[in-house]
Order: sequence, then structure tokens, then C-alpha cells
Amino acid sequence: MPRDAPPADGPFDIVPVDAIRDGRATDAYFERTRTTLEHAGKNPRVVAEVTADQFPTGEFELLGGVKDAAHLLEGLPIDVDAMREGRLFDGGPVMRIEGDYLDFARYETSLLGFLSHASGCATAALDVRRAAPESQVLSFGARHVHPSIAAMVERSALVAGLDGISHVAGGEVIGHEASGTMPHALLIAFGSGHQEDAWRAFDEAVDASVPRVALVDTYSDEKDEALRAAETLGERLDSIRLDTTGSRRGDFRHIVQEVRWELDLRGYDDVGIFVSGGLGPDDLRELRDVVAGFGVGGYVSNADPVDFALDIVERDGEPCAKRGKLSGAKQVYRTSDGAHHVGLADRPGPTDGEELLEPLLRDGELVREFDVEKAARRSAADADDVDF
Ligand SMILES: O=P(O)(O)OC[C@H]1O[C@H](OP(=O)(O)OP(=O)(O)O)[C@H](O)[C@@H]1O
Repeated sequence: MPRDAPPADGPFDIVPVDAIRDGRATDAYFERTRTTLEHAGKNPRVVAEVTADQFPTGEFELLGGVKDAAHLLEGLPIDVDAMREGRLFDGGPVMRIEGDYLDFARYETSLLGFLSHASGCATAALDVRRAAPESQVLSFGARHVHPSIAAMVERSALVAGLDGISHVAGGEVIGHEASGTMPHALLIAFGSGHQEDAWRAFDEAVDASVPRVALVDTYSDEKDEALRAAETLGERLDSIRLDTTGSRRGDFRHIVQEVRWELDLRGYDDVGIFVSGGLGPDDLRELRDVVAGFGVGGYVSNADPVDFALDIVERDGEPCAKRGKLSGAKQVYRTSDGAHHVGLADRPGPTDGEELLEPLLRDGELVREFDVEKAARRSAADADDVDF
């Protein structure tokens, strides 16, 4: 262990924030690179770019992680241009860094991690959003991932336009209050046959601002429990939630329609139906006309990271690149038809092209603000005129 590394004395296997900030959250070969370049007296001025695909593919993904990436690089003597959080990308750089290589080399690992993981979750969340544009969709997936990344998952869900999140501390980090009502554990704590007591106690105990959403699949048939919940809470019941386990699901759409029928027949037309449990975009398309909303977890939280890489494309003013990558500092343009174009930054772009790489840091100073809601509006606008 290097002498300057602090002892591993924390209770959890979580890389500390300080290690990310000071560049120790890095792959060891960057430390060897620094040692070697310093030994050789080399520290070239470079332009480096973060890119997934070299050329536009027409397969759009949603950019996340920009805020964390900006704070990672803040204070370094470098200039950074980047696409905004919540913009679509499909090829060419999403970020461009100019500076002396050793000033930022050790940050590559964390930089790519921030951008790759958040963009993967945001892209999956956008798939979900587009599958049910009119429905309420909540992010339920924090349970599947390490708690240290819950805020990233929830922010990515919101950037893609999902309507709410479930993770309390994650919400505190990103400034968005978590929502949620009851797990099966609450019903089980009251015992089989006593679901009414659980729903009633929830209604008595929980703040009036929280919607009354009764979970209705714990011990008996969904239709039976839905009607019992409606009779127990009457007009106080806002919604029911069906989280029917996979082994009992059969035709889930039919179950939902049957419950809807029986509620309507008895005058409970205003009671909404929420569904959850292992849902993805295809399920949302299949159910969106018969439910009010969805809880989606693993599809978003377990998304594959985007395969970003950081590559040097200019060294001491001369274009350069490793095999398979494109030399030269680039700009990415979005034209009015929603298509993206990659060109050299010092050449004219398409006449109606909007430049997507915008200033993020100037000599280490942050020149941009971050706002989740604005990012969500950006992703909705970008996605509007693109065929996925
Ligand atoms: O399947 P996902 O899309 O990842 O969604 C996350 C979870 O949310 C629901 O759990 P619920 O709130 O009912 O929890 P409980 O079964 O622990 O009570 C559902 O059972 C999923 O396991």
C-alpha cells in the first residue's frame, strides 16, 4: 500500500469522497504513468475526449453524470466542454478536456465511471418514460444496488422524466423528496386476515399529504383485497397497488382489468391502479391503458453502463489518436431534424446545427449550473423529435 493511502478503517467498503476528489479513486496504471512521465520530464498539452461511438449511430442514449463529472474536475487548471445533462447523444464526444495531461490523467477512472453508470441508468429510464408517456412512473430500484449509488440511480430516473423516486437519502442528496406507501412487510406484521387493520392503521398514522395507496396482493386474491381496501378506506383510498408475484401472475393485464371492473361496478371509479414488480418497457406498453401508474425498479437501476472511453485526440497542438479512434478536437451538432453530426471543432458545422459541446469548466472554474428539472425538460424536448 502506498505510504500516503489512509488505513481502510471505515465500516463499509465504500471509496471515500476524499479519495475521489484527490484522484486516488483511479486505476493503478495512471499512477505508474505519472511516475514515468515525470521521470521522463514529459507532460504534453493535450485535448482528450469522452466518447462511446465514434460516428453517429442513430441509436440515441441519454447523458447523465455531468454534475458529478464537473465537480470531479473542478479546480484543475483545465478547460472542459460537455453536453448538458439530459441531452441525447449517439456518437462523437460528449465531453472534451484541454490541459496538461498530468493535471487530469488520474481522474479518468472516476470520470468515466460517473458518466458511464449514470448515462446507462438514464437511458434505461428514458426507455421506460417513452413506453408510458402519460402514466405516473416511479423509480423503485434502489434496493437492487449498492446504497452508495442510490442518489445516482434516482437522479438518472428523474433526468429521464420519471415522476418520483423511492430512496429517502438519495432524494436528500439530489433535493427531491422520496415517495412511497407500504411494503408487504406491513401487511404481514398485522397477520393474515387482518389486512383491513393494516390499511386502517396506515391511514390513521401516516401524514395526510401521503397518498393512500393500499397494497392488495399479500395474502389473497387481488380482486378480493382491492374491494376490501376500498370498503375499509372508502373515499380516503387514492389507489391500490398490485405487485402480484411472478409465479401467480398468469395474464397480468386480465387481472388488472378484472379488478378495475369490480371496483367500477361498486362505485370506486376514482381509485387508481398501480402495478409493480419486474416491469420493463414492454410491460408498460402492454398495461398503460388500464393502469394509472407503475413502479419500475431493476430495469433502471440494473442498466448496463454506457461504454465510454477517454482518448487523447490532440498532443501539443497536433491531431493524434490510437487505432480505431478519430484524431482532432471535435464538436457535435444537432440539426433541426434531430440528427447528430460530428465535425472538427475548428471547421464550420452544419448551417442549422446546434453545438452540443458547451463550456463546463474554464481554467477549473465551473461555468454551468445543474438542475434536475431542467435536465428532464431537456431530455423530453430532445426525445420528442427523434425516432428511437
Ligand atoms: O421488480 P422491480 O421492478 O425491480 O421493482 C422493485 C420492487 O418493488 C416491488 O416491491 P414491494 O414494494 O412490493 O416490496 P416488498 O415485496 O418488499 O414488499 C416489487 O416487488 C419489486 O421487487
